[in-house]
Amino acid sequence: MIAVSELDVVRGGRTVLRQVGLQVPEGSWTAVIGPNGAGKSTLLQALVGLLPHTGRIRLAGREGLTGRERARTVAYAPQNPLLPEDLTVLDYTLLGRSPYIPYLGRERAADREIAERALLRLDLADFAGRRLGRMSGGERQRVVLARALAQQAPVLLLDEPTTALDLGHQQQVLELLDELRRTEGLTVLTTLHDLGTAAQYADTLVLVSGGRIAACGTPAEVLTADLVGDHFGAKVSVTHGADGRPRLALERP
Ligand SMILES: Nc1ncnc2c1ncn2[C@@H]1O[C@H](COP(=O)(O)OP(=O)(O)OP(=O)(O)O)[C@@H](O)[C@H]1O
Repeated sequence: MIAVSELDVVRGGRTVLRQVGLQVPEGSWTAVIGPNGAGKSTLLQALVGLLPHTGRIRLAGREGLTGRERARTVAYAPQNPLLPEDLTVLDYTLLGRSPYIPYLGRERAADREIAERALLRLDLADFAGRRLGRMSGGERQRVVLARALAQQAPVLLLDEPTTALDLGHQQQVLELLDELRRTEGLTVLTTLHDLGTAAQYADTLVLVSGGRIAACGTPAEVLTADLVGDHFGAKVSVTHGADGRPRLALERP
């Protein structure tokens, strides 16, 4: 569903991604992990066409999509979006329907239903009329996810989708993404700082370090004490649950 080869991205005169290659199968969940400044957000921004790059990016088997085609293929939720304070939650969520609304046209009843359903799924139905400037950080993060879901694209690119969420809402969002992947075949690509969460939910982990892909494989293959030590400078112990997925615990150095 996503195929990247020989991707280079230069930011501020510096090559921050170098020769990145990546294959993300349809219906899978891939988590991009790595230390601060490694290039994770840059990778997502390049995939969604927000950054100039060299190399090849194919989405749903196609290269060089127009803006509208890309918006129907990939929904992207950035890590720190700038939100218009005066817009209501419902109107912001409806922006996810823009790729389907004709030029100079208005949204249809079906678009409103899709937006309202996305709000319901993210526990935001009671906030529909509230202005974004009057929402908490976690509520705003859920509204951004609601807009991405309302876009009904087959690929979701989510940059740290749960950082501002309390534990219950983190679990709700992660389970929702997993359900969408399993039942509707959505392809999910997220960056995740929480390695424990990445280990629990993703099929594949891509470890980005210093602008390169340092490791790629199942959570058990990538989350070894050695790799975590080498790339994050953290001392961890790793055990494995009955499902074979790794469980990490920080150890005092
Ligand atoms: N607008 C920018 N202009 C120049 N350099 C940038 C810009 N944004 C990011 N960078 C640099 O690009 C590199 C990769 O940044 P990026 O945001 O992709 O890292 P990240 O892995 O997502 O980090 P974090 O875990 O801290 O979110 C960093 O060295 C960063 O300083």
